[in-house]
Amino acid sequence: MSSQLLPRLAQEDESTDALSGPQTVTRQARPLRFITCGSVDDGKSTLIGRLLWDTKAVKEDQAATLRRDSTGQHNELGLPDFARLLDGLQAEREQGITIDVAYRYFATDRRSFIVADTPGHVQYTRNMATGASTADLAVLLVDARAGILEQTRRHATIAALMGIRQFVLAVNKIDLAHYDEAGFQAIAREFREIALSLGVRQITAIPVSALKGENIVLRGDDVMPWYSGPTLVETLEKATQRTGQSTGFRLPVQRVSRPGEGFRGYQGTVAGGSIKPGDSVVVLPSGVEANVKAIVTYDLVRNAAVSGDAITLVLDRPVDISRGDMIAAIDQRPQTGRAFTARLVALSPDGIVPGKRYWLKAGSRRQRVMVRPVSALDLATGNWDDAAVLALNGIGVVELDFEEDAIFDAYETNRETGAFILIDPDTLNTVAGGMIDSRRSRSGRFDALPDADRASITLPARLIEAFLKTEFARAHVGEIRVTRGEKE
Ligand SMILES: Nc1nc2c(ncn2[C@@H]2O[C@H](COP(=O)(O)OP(=O)(O)OP(=O)(O)O)[C@@H](O)[C@H]2O)c(=O)[nH]1
Repeated sequence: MSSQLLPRLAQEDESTDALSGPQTVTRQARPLRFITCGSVDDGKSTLIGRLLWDTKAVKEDQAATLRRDSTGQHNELGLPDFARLLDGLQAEREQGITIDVAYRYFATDRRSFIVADTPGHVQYTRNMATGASTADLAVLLVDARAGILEQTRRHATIAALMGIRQFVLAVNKIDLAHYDEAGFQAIAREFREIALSLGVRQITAIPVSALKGENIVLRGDDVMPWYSGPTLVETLEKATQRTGQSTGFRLPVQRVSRPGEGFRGYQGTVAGGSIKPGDSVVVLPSGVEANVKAIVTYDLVRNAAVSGDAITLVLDRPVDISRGDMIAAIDQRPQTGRAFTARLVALSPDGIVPGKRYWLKAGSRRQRVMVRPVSALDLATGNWDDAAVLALNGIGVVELDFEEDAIFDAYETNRETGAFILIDPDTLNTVAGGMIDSRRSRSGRFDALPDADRASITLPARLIEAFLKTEFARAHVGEIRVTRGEKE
């Protein structure tokens, strides 16, 4: 096959250019976050170790130990066993020091990185879910000799579920596959199809030897003259960062404060965008418009507030607002309506019964809703099959019908105002968690999403965590370990 084909495999259409196309790269303030996924022995630890080693993120004492310990000892090539760089974590664990997930930091001249490291056999942990929910990119490893495995498909599916939209396929141990170009191409092609079916369009496939350090940080031109695409590090340097919220200002009202005559403030935590005195806002669902007079936190009067701030908002005119209402940017409003489509993970043994009424809780709002499953994801095949019920742990697309107006953003644009839970009104148990896709017209049938979009579902970390703890996930996804989440 011609060497020209390779870069095209990695970037067959325009949409992949963000990963591998020529760009001016400047060092960015926020590190790029990524996770690595692979089957046992595919070489994750070696790959991360290699990244740290070749970007000189390894401390001198660690490096000396590695050189001393491992000459010819740990592998047949006489190279250091880079996976040992991660052993510190293991040792700390064995000593009982609580380290839940290791976030490894390293940097190049152009960018800094954080890789969520879950060493050993533990792949589908709550840690991974937590790591993946904030990751910008997933590096999926396969063994060049084995190619794509069922496991690879599952890894890719979970990563896509967690909202990751950029995949790097590291076809590792290419040295053991005689640097075979045709084999690499076939694996890359197969992977590309899987990724596309999950709605992931930014895909770069790279033939690498983690052990020998080929196409990780340094190029492997001597042994793979046929590969002219980017190295792993170049790809990471050019990857885009994902943003959690792209909506305007959102304040779900948790409490109306009336400490004395004449003062009325609306309290809550900003769930999107920013606000300053003088800004125009709309109160939903009433649609009344007003301007911000003041922003107060504790005793302080502030001149601005951003997402995550707990504030009391004072408006310039009296407005009838109660708990559960939303104050939003006047020019970037959330969607208001009685019918929405959403994706659900069913967490109750009863599953989700069509036509049953549930309580839907989103932020401080609680509303009655009727739920009708439309389709369900088969995790083994990645197919979305028509479904009238959603069994326990099922992931599905559903229609929601409310008795009164509901206010949401699409989860893809705002993870706070687009997420909800369902509560069984009889037992008061949480029976599902979900993400809003879009509003739909009530009379109309479900507007089928294009296949790729339908597959590219994104779940909040806590739902995936709940899902991963179930027997179903144990059987289908792999070993589960529950630990605390990430701390920064
Ligand atoms: N020849 C060769 N061997 C490699 C390469 N990458 C990793 N290995 C070897 O493959 C074995 C497994 O590598 P690890 O890095 O421990 O694999 P892992 O995926 O982290 O494995 P687990 O931690 O068990 O999940 C080790 O003996 C490595 O030296 C490579 O590119 N080429």
